[in-house]
Amino acid sequence: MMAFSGAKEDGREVKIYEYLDELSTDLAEYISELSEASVKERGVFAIALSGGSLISLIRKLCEAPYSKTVDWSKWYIFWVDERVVAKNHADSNYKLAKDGFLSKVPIVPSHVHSINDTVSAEKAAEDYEFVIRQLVRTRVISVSDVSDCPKFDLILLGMGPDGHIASLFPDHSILDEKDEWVTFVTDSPKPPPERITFTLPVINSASNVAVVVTGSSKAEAAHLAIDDVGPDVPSSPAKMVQPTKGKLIWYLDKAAASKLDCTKCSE
Ligand SMILES: O=C1O[C@H](COP(=O)(O)O)[C@@H](O)[C@H](O)[C@H]1O
Repeated sequence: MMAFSGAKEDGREVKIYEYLDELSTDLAEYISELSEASVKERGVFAIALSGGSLISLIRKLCEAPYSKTVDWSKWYIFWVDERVVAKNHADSNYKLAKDGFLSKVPIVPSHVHSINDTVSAEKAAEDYEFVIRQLVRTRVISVSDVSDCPKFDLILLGMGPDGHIASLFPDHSILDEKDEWVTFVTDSPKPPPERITFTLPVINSASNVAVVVTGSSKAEAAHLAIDDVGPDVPSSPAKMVQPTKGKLIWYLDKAAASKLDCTKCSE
């Protein structure tokens, strides 16, 4: 049973689960419902994945009923962030998703848009933005109503214990990036150092964003990102996830939610 589900005053939803299995089941249901709605409305579903713990948490999508009911042929896959390593490297977010998810469902190989792993981080970011621009032009990816940004149907994020999302780390200058859709870092505090990442304007232009967070090591970062903690606190990239028009849902297990001030949520 879900331990808690509530909405904050600004419309964000926070869902807290006693067991990881329930979280995974609900997450699979949520993703399949969004996929169905998007395919109905636009004929396609453009989803951007993160790496890390998220991939094992979407594992239920590979099982019945979703393995059969989801219209996989309409899915287009992107990465919110990627480490600039070879696709078969243990640190590759592509490899993680391929092994744990993509190889288990019938997604069309040409719909899987991973980065160019043979060039520098700067060039990989530039190339990836170019690919996304082409797909915005053909409306495989929708476009924001309020800017020229791509509007992904769903962006799935994880969060690190330091509050980083995608490869946007606390106090890093790329948190201020307003013009680029995809940018790069060569000094990531979490290895490997070279990465590409969607920028905040792209993340915040999505129709739907889900931040999926588990484990007690992330409890403090979840509290800083979700609760109203005032200005004098450490920088939190996760708190900067504020979709302009889209919907934001936090999926947490009890350990990650253990420091939340849930009295400010209405059930
Ligand atoms: O380095 C990364 O970390 C975050 C968080 O990972 P997690 O294992 O703590 O969930 C992840 O979302 C991101 O995609 C990845 O590149």
